[in-house]
Amino acid sequence: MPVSDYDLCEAWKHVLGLCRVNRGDNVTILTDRSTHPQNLRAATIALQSLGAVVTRIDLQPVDAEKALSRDAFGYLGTTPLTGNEAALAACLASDLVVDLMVLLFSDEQQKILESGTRILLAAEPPEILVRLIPTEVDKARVNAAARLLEAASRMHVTSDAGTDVVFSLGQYPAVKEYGFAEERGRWDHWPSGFILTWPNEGHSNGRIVIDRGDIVLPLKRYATGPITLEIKDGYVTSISGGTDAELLREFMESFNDREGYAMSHVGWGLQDRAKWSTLSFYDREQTIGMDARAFAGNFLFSLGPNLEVGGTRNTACHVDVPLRGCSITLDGKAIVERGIVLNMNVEDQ
Ligand SMILES: O=c1ccc(O)c[nH]1
Repeated sequence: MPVSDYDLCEAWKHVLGLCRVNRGDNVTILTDRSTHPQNLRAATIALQSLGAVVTRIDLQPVDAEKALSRDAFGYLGTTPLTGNEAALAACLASDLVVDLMVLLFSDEQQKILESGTRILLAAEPPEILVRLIPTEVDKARVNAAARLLEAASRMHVTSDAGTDVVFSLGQYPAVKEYGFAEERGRWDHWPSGFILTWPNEGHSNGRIVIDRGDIVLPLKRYATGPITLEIKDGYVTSISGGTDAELLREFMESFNDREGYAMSHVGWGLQDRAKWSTLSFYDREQTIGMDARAFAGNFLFSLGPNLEVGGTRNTACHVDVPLRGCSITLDGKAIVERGIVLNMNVEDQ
């Protein structure tokens, strides 16, 4: 259902408060043609009501001649900030950047974060933002999961559909997505509510079966039949199945880049308010699919870049696939059982 301007402003004030926006803070809002106008209006009003000094920079789209879709995650790497020294300077001079256009997986995003500027990404439509508004409870759950993940050296994922894959861990930190950026140099995505990390480079081996009903992003399709990925030494070596597999293969082949077949992040969903079915209620271009990435109990794996954790793999090809019904263990300890998140000791901070 649509959201009133008042309710959306209140939601933005809540989240920007969690981002610790203070009176006098410099905040730059980045927009492009995909930006939802009501989000821009609400974010601007909310920021000014908190006393922030607001700058809005509207950026021109790029890569139209290369991308197969208009989805923000359909072609990564270069962004409208690439080579835009004026806009980058404004971001570097800001305490917070509100990204309404998706900088994710870009060198520019890393430069901005390394300067100490915080980034809050928010590219979903207003009603999804309001339904999945982040809370301190979300943060506590994600932090508890991060403690488990960062202490682990081995993730084993299995499913009745045939997934049986092992990831060695430890080379990279956990990335916590709970929906607000409150610490210096931190990035987060509203909406979210999931935990992820990258496997040690070259140490992912086994098979992943994308089962009927699992979602393939950015294709935004519910698979109608199994897609089997063989993974060896950190790379997908084969993709087999029916039409869905052919579509995924063609999408990935279009980048002509072996690095697009590398394992990217792995983790699991923790957001009870996010739903696997949400994508079925939207036209594909109305959403970037964050319910799919965040629904509690998913096993979310992805292929392609590793810039977010200091890697150098900046391939433009990025695939996110949240699977249902998987079981995840960390060093033999059950964390998710057939798509159900087992209790975590959230209390101890
Ligand atoms: O929030 C996000 C969105 C996409 C992605 O691949 C990771 N995290």
